[in-house]
Order: sequence, then structure tokens, then C-alpha cells
Amino acid sequence: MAFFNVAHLHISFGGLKAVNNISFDVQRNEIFSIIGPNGSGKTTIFNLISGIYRPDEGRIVLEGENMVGKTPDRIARKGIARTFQNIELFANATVMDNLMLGRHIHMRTGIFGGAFMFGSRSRAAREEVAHREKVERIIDFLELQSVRDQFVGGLAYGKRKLVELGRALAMEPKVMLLDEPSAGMNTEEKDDLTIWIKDIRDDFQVTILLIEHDMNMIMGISDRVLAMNQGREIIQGAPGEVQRHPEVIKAYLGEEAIA
Ligand SMILES: Nc1ncnc2c1ncn2[C@@H]1O[C@H](COP(=O)(O)OP(=O)(O)OP(=O)(O)O)[C@@H](O)[C@H]1O
Repeated sequence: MAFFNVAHLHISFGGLKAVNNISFDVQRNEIFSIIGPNGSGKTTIFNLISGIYRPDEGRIVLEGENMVGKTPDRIARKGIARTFQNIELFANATVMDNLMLGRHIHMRTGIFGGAFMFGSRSRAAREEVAHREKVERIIDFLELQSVRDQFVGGLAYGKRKLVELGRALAMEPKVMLLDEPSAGMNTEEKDDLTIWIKDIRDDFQVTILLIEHDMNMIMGISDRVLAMNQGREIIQGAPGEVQRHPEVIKAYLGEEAIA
């Protein structure tokens, strides 16, 4: 049994089959990418996995446990974290506080409870210190030291994307769903991001599902790729094999590309 398995996933909105019989296996510590033109159903798959939508049919299984029917909060606690296409951070909170929010699923005393409520030697305070240490490791790892006390709203776009990545990492997930993490980044930032994603996999032992439009990044980072169009699978396999498939070329570049 695969570490993470999606089987015969279906969802329709009205008459539109947004996800139509999608199945895939992801092994532990793999980077598995989903590509396809706009509207092909990629983000909907992430919404199904994270419990925002419930599939009409199909299974989503992490380490043998079916996630279908669980609430988004429960699924996050089971170890599935995500980032969004449009950044969803607290703009009027600091980088540090946004990352601490990623720890909330592991906190017994509630966010920012700790020392303030119960005194500096209480168990709650010690717990908060431990959480802060975990967040410090992530701040070091993503090189966010220089902006750690700044409000997220004032940061450059590429930095905000990194903070979102850091917040998902702060949840100590088993699986991370990254929805177009490189969107809006320049080439240098994309190169850095590619390295960070590989390091997240290697250093933090996280399995990664990635939605991306940047083909260079997909080719350089993925162990395997699923290509979709209009809710259906075109092909899945090694990146080179997927990139050469005529329907993938057609879906991306139009008919003339294979004429
Ligand atoms: N809640 C919803 N209600 C109605 N239609 C929806 C809903 N969510 C998604 N869809 C539709 O499902 C289809 C797939 O959308 P989805 O966002 O998954 O595509 P995508 O491949 O992620 O596209 P993009 O690359 O533009 O993000 C689209 O036609 C979209 O309009």
C-alpha cells in the first residue's frame, strides 16, 4: 500500500466534471507534481485532499487511513498541510507570529497562551518555548531572520510566499500540498524555491504534492508527474515521459505545436 493514495476521485459542480476519475499513488518523501492548463482540476484535487470539498466518489488514503469525510482541521492534524494559490497569511501580524499560528494544531494551551497566562515556569510556558524553538529552526532554514519581526503585509511578494511555506512547515506535516508556489517569483527566487522544496523533503522528511505551471521547475524537481486536462488524466509518469506526450504538448502549446 502506497504512503499516500488517491483512488477514483470524482467531483462535479453542476454539470461540470471538475475531477473525473483521478487516481495516483505517492511514495513517502516523493515530490509528485500535477500539471495541466487553467481550469483542468488541479486546485480542486487539493481542495478534496484537504477536506474543503467532499468527493462524489473516491478515496484519499494517508498511511492506510481514509481522509474522506474528515473536516479540514482533522485532516491537518493527521499531517496534511497546504499553501494556497493566493497567499493566505495574517498581513497585520509579524512573520514570527504567522509561523507560530502554524503550530496551533500541536498546542494544548492555545495560541499565545503560554507565559502570559500562566507564568514563566508553567507547563504552558515551557510548551510555548518548545514551539518557538521549532519556529526558529524554520526561520533559519528559510533565511527569514532579517524580517522575522516585520509585519507580513509589508513584505515583498516572494518573501510572503516563503512565509506561507514556513507556516505550512511549522505544522510538521507528513504531506505538504503546494499550490503554485513559484507564481509571481523572479528566476532567482524560483531557483531558491526549488532548492528549498527539495531540502524540505530531505531535511524535514515531508512528502510533497506540487501544482506548478513553470515547466522548468516541474522538470527539475519532480519524481513523478500527473498531467490533466478538463478533469481527466492525460498521463502520469517520469517528468521527461510526461513532457513528451503529444496530448500534453497540445494542451500546453496548442495544436500547431505537434503539427
Ligand atoms: N466551488 C466550485 N463551484 C463551481 N465550479 C468550480 C468550483 N471549484 C472549481 N470549479 C470549477 O472546476 C474547474 C476546475 O477548477 P480548478 O481551480 O481545479 O482548476 P485548476 O486546474 O486549478 O486551474 P488554475 O491552473 O487556473 O488554477 C473549473 O472549471 C472551475 O471553474
